[in-house]
Amino acid sequence: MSELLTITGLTKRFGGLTAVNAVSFSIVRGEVIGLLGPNGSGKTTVLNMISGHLSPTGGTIALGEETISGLAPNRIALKGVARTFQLVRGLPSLTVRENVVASLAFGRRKLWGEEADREALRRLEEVGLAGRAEHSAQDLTYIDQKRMELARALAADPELLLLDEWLAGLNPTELRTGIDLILSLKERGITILLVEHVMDAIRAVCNRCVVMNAGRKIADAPTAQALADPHVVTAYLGDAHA
Ligand SMILES: Nc1ncnc2c1ncn2[C@@H]1O[C@H](COP(=O)(O)OP(=O)(O)OP(=O)(O)O)[C@@H](O)[C@H]1O
Repeated sequence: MSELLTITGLTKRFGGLTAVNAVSFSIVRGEVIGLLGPNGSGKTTVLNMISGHLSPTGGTIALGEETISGLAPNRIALKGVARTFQLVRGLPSLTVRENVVASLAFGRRKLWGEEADREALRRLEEVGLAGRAEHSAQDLTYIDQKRMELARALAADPELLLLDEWLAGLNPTELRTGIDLILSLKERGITILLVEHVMDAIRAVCNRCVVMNAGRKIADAPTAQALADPHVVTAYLGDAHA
């Protein structure tokens, strides 16, 4: 087993609030890991530190053998980490294809012109959105915005894909489509860390779950075991997503 991501003692303080408190876990290549926990437990803050959108107050993050904590987001993207955001961050005035072409500029393989267009279409096909490539991004339905966001992340050709509540807000049919899409990425060997509240999706796609509560890691186990852990059940009690 080779670890792709190793997080050690990761800590983030915002003034007096310790949002992430000495969290350690690792991800083996090819795994899909769920990062769970009640609202405000620190999940997105962990994701933001992995992608470089926040600098840790303490601890380290290594991608393979290389320490990436504290690097700028574009440097981390170049090393093979891509992400989606809770709020879709497309460029609404551009077409769907142009949105994906724009994110190719941040990937490990710099592509331009026709080559970039071909690669963008390939990524849009992967997420089932090739038919809307020439539509304006602002005309997309919600699930198609999510698809475009995923195609933009895949365009960076990631080794590690971070999904921040990518399935949130989808109806049951769309959710099935979304889960199948994540499973197809898993089959292709992309390592995925996903922050998610949708339990059906977590059960369907995650090999293992790391669970946080109030900034601390409270469980790290195969999915069924993590979800049945008494500490996890207690942490979720009273939370709207339980
Ligand atoms: N930039 C920031 N400045 C100050 N406090 C922050 C900042 N970002 C997050 N926090 C606080 O850190 C804590 C953890 O937030 P975080 O968004 O990581 O939680 P989460 O587990 O992702 O929650 P949710 O499931 O609601 O998205 C919260 O108390 C939040 O208010």
